[in-house]
Amino acid sequence: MIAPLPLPLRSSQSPAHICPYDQTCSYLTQAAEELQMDRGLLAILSHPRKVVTVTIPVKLDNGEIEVLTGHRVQHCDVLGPYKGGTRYHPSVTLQEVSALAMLMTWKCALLGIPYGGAKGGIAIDPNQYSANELERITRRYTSELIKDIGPSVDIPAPDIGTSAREMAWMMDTYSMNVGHAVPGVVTGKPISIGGSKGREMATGRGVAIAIREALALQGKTLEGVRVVIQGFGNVGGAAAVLLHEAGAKVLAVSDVSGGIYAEKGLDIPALKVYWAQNGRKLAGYPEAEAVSNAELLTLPCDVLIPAALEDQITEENAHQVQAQIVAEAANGPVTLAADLILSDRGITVLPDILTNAGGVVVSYLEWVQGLSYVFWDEERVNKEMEGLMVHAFHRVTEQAKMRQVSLRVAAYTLGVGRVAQALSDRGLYP
Ligand SMILES: NC(=O)C1=CN([C@@H]2O[C@H](COP(=O)(O)OP(=O)(O)OC[C@H]3O[C@@H](n4cnc5c(N)ncnc54)[C@H](OP(=O)(O)O)[C@@H]3O)[C@@H](O)[C@H]2O)C=CC1
Ligand SMILES: O=C(O)CCC(=O)C(=O)O
Repeated sequence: MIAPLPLPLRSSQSPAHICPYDQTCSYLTQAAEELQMDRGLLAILSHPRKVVTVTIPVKLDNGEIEVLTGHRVQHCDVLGPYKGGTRYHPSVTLQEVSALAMLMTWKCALLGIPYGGAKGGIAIDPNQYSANELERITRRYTSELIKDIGPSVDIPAPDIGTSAREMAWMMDTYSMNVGHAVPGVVTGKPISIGGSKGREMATGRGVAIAIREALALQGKTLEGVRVVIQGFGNVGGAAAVLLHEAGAKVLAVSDVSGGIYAEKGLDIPALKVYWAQNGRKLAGYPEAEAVSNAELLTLPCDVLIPAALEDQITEENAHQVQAQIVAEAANGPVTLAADLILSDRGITVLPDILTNAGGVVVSYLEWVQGLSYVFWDEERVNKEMEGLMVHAFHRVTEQAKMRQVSLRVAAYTLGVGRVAQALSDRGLYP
């Protein structure tokens, strides 16, 4: 099911078509080499600690029964409770969820927040189900995981295809099962039940901060910078709004059906209104021309932001990317092969575990507020998140310089190094 310890991949080998889990393990192996880590320790970190697969029988609105499969993979809890999103998307597999769980471990460690890494998911297209069906699916999935989640065990959050609504159902189901309200079992929940101000925009805000810091290193600001964004959901939509507000020119955005492009820049506030009134779809927006998702990735721009799925920039299209910076707002949008091509072409890749960490940072702040029963205003939440993001960004760039490695390997080295140190200090490994 999960591959054993992977071989380190080198640019001389063909890393095409390598699965997401092996891809993540490959970066782990590179970090382990940088850290001269013991092979036994690497073997421990290459495997998830716990893999849970559950069967979710659901009665559909038409009375038929459908049986779904859900997963929750807990990679490592050495630094604290497992933490990570819950994805509803047809592409969900155990292997994908395992890769995403491992990414969460390095992301939390890199940002210095006291969590381990986990991820969950169900292979469904949520658009094909009614809200009532989704509620039944979410509640059954949560009930099946009842012994594996909890505010000091494993804390789910939104990811692709889920939002505050699903988190509220999860929180309610967990609370009913244990007999009292437990808001801390999930983050990204509605503010009315203990959610944090700023969480909805947090991942996009963090993406904008990472890009701003990267531009600053080149002596530039966001003013007038040409941006292209794949995905207009929780992350891509928020990044578009915030980058537009900061003076960047958002040339193109997309959803699953394709993209829209305006050379002079899109009026993002007007587009947001259109999108909301158009069933949360971009198609047909009058002030722009249609482009495919494939075309969008190769448009001329300064910053390309893949904010949808993994494996979007591959060895097939990496040569055509026309940006100076690729900011990975999604998890794993650039394949291993593409990463090498972009690097050879001198394109800066801001790695996912740094770039999209604003979401989990504000999830952590939400959890802290909930545990202390004190809730902050949005300004404070944003300021705390920005502080952690900027600090992590500069640690990564300094590490890259010191070790003469890519920003990704530097980020992994910092995250993996922190987990390895904790493992060793806890005596879990001699
Ligand atoms: N939510 C969060 O806080 C965090 C999310 N992430 C990562 O960010 C990425 C996006 O997540 P999020 O914004 O929450 O998810 P959403 O479900 O809110 O949005 C996903 C967006 O991607 C679009 N999309 C889906 N499939 C495709 C496709 N094949 N090609 C192009 N676009 C597509 C969707 O279009 P449509 O609406 O038409 O389906 C939608 O616009 C994921 O990789 C996630 O893991 C990372 C950190 C935190
Ligand atoms: O907010 C969280 O806890 C998790 C966010 C997430 O799933 C991610 O960063 O990929």
